[in-house]
Amino acid sequence: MPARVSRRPMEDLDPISNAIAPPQNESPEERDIRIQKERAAKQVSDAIDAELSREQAHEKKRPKPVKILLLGQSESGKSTTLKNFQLMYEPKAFRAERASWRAIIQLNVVRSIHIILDAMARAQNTTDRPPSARSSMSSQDSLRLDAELVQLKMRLLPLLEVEKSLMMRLSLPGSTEWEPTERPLTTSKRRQSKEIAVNSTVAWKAAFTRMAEDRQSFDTDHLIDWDDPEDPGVLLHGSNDDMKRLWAHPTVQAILDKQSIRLQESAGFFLDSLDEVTSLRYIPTDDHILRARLKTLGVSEHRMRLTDPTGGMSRDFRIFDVGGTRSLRAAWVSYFDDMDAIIFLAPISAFDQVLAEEPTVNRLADSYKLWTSIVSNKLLQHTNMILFLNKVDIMHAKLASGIRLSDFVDSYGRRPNDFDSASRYLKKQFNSILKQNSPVPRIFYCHLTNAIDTKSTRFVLAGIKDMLMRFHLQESHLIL
Ligand SMILES: Nc1nc2c(ncn2[C@@H]2O[C@H](COP(=O)(O)OP(=O)(O)OP(=O)(O)O)[C@@H](O)[C@H]2O)c(=O)[nH]1
Ligand SMILES: [Mg+2]
Repeated sequence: MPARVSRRPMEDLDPISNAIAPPQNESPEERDIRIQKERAAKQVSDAIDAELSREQAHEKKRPKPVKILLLGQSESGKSTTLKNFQLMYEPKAFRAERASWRAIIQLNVVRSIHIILDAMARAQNTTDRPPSARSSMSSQDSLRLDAELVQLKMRLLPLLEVEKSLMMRLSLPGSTEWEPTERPLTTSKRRQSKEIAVNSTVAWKAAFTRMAEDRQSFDTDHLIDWDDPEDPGVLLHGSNDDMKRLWAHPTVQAILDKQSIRLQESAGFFLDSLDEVTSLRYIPTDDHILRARLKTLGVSEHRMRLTDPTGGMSRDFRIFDVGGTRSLRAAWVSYFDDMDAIIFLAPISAFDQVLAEEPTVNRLADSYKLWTSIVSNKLLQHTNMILFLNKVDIMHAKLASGIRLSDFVDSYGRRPNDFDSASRYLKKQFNSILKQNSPVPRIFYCHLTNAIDTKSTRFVLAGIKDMLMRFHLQESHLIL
């Protein structure tokens, strides 16, 4: 006997079927109306589907953005290179941030004064000790401060409060951190001091720019709140003469020299531009913004649309800027996938310095090691490599002042201590590391750069942009 199939009552259907099932006891008229409505709804739904697939097809055709990752040790010039890109391709947006950079430059100035005052205190401490105690200490630091210097020191002490308040203002929750770092000094001497480091590029800038609704226009003049009682501009202006006298004082120069502190070469140095930087209603120039120092903590992505001047073709570019301190390098790897090019910065002038975070490690040796690990990384074996042997201006000055490369790099041997020989030698070293670690041939360019010189950097970056655009187009099979 066949099994009896009973019709399941509606309530037994699953909830979705239940919800879309036709009503029970529907009359023929109601059924016709329902079917008409369902047809109309389907037409709308089909039209939406068609629009979605058209958009998806268009999205697929749209070329992928060109991605560039900036790598290199801390203070190698990554963020400065990014600033150059922004200045070239988004000058309006770059200049709209002048108000924020003004605060960083003020902080850089005060920090340099802080370093000098600390050096003076060390010199004074050593001099004030009895000769027996002095000889067991770094007696070479001792130098007596004359009455003028003691007065200058007293008058400049309030600037340390300005430094504190600027740092507090920058330290928006989650955007910045106080980083205890050391000055990048020679291998033999190091000094502890604090540097502000920034996590998010957006939040800290907002702290120094007037709210959008307050803006009369996008002129920098309107973006700076000149009446802000917390603005250190007036105090800095009033201290200008004292700062200049301090910096020019022969005893101060001797103290810095004895303690191997070379402020002129250090990041965020503005003591030779005090008249400009401390003028009332000071607005930073492009050049000053490039020289301003603000350490990067996290990874920040910058998007810009660049045009190929010959073909008129536009491409989206994404540039990733990372923090270069040793403890931050592990985070780089997650960005290795899918990069079109790496711009690796090696500051060649740092051959006689040690890492701030690891005082036993020579900075040039660290750059070699880092470069080796980048070029040998499997994820990057097809990635175009662009090497910037950066800070050539400091390298020139250093070699000319008599500091010998061979005293820090044994293998340099008896080669001449001039810029051409030294840079040629270093170029060869980096090149051979790349060759030894590149099983698959890849595009490699090496440039000697000065990232604070906008003119020469503009030229190099334009070449890189054009090369990447062409390469990217070929990759996308848009041209052959
Ligand atoms: N003289 C000179 N200074 C440079 C050059 N490139 C960068 N600088 C300065 O060096 C300092 C450090 O540069 P940044 O771009 O902040 O270094 P970074 O690689 O981003 O450092 P992190 O964010 O700590 O990883 C800044 O004050 C720059 O103005 C250069 O070629 N010559
Ligand atoms: Mg940086």
